[in-house]
Amino acid sequence: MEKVYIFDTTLRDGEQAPGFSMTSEEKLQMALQLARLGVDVLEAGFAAASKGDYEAVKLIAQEVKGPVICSLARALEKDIDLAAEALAPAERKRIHTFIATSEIHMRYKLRMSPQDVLERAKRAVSYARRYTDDVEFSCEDATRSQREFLYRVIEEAIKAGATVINIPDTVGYSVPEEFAQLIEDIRNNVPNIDKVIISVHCHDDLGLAVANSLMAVKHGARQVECTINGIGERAGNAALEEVVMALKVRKDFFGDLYTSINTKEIYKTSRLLCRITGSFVQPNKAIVGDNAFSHESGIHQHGVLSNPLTYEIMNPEDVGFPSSRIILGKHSGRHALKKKLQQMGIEVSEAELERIFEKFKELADKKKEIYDEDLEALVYEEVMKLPDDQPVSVLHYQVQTGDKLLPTATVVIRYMGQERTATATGNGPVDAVIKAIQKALDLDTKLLDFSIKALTPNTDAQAEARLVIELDGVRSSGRGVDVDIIKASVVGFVDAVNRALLRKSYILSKDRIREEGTV
Ligand SMILES: CC(=O)SCCNC(=O)CCNC(=O)[C@H](O)C(C)(C)COP(=O)(O)OP(=O)(O)OC[C@H]1O[C@@H](n2cnc3c(N)ncnc32)[C@H](O)[C@@H]1OP(=O)(O)O
Ligand SMILES: CC(C)C(=O)C(=O)O
Repeated sequence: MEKVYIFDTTLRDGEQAPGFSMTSEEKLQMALQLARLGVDVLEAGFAAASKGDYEAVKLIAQEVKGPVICSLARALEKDIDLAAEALAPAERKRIHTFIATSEIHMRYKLRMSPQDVLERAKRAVSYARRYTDDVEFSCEDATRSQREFLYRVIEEAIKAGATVINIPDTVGYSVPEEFAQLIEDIRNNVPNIDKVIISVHCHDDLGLAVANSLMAVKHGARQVECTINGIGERAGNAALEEVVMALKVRKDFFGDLYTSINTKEIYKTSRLLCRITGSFVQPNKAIVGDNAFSHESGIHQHGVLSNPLTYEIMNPEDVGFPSSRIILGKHSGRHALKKKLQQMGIEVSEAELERIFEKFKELADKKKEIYDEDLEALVYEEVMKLPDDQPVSVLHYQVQTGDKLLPTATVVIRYMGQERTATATGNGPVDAVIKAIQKALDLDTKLLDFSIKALTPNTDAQAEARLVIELDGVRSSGRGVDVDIIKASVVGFVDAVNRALLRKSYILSKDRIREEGTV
């Protein structure tokens, strides 16, 4: 049996996608779950990118036990110093340094000659080795690099002390057969390549990230860099859940390879990321999408009832997908609620359960049946909400609308401890109320995306509003849920604004928010 190491980069490359940035606390929450999932290496960030990223890497290095904690660093001593400093508290640490090796990147981006890039790569690796004996080197844009030069850079990086050599398909340009051949060629042409682990890092610009990663594994790569739900720069990275389950389900094809991932934690991890980022996967997403194990058509249903294997190539429970149905309503108690949450992949403390239970009973008095989506919304509100002393809160709002009325909203908000009132009109009641809040805030908030949907198919359903905003160049998403669509929109908008303000100010923990009072 040979192990394939899973290097998770949800918190670094994943976070590079617009709308996916997370606060340090959210990153820590995610990192703790990734450790429970069993990832081998957790790339916690890029310490030199910002004070916030540095602090997040440090916090994760302090708090998260199990995986090797890693930070990315350019091939620059100052980046490597910051990575090492942030990683210092980790039990096991890795510095991941990189430089581009393709002609186009060297000429136009780095403005360096190939010889200079080679020297820089050597220096960066040996410099990083002063801090740790676990150093990964990546040749950015490897798939568009000139072969002989690529071999040479890898050879020198190994001589300088790299222990993992990563081959990124940075722009998602490669196709599976070609990528497999590249791995073969590197194995056959680079001296001492067998002394290091070959890693791959594939992007999904052509929808081939997972296929390329798997073919690389088939041809000798033993580390795969991937992200939960496949998030990442542009079209994203290889989805961890897809890579891991393909290796597990298709042992007949891949041979005796295994990963240390506890697959039963996959669904829970995916949903946690969705709740944190406010960005949900499409229903038909492999492994973790709502429809991944659903059967709608009669012939399929008949087949599955006779034998699930007729239409299911894996057991939903193997990825922690909730399967059995407990119907929750106003007569349900804490045991059923807790069981249901566990089936949905949500672990809560006793204190959190109490808070959710109270809200659940309130909702159950208004609704006949509480669906999974309702519960998920409650958890988001109660467990994942921002600290109480948020920069912005809505104290009161009033909206007038009707078929012969211009929708008009008046809001009273508190911002930085100060009460402000504003009135605005809009194309509809939601437009009016959001405009009134924007006016009262007097900040540069742009609404980039807005959607509202009923969580369940009834007129008493809760409405879920999802918004993406940009505040002074910082993107963030927010979510609000209520039986009243205007309130859901108000809550979602204010949630997005508070998250943007927190990110913008690098406020790192609830304690610091309390110390500083406001942002
Ligand atoms: C393929 C990838 O995913 S790589 C990782 C991408 N992730 C990120 O870029 C997120 C974090 N990045 C950042 O926060 C910023 O880019 C910083 C803080 C790292 C640098 O910011 P700035 O100093 O303002 O530089 P800027 O981003 O504009 O340009 C990048 C600089 O790094 C240089 N550079 C790029 N890659 C490397 C590298 N691997 N090694 C050394 N230098 C590099 C560029 O040539 C450019 O140098 P220049 O400023 O001398 O022209
Ligand atoms: C830094 C490297 C690994 C990267 O993210 C890429 O090339 O996409």
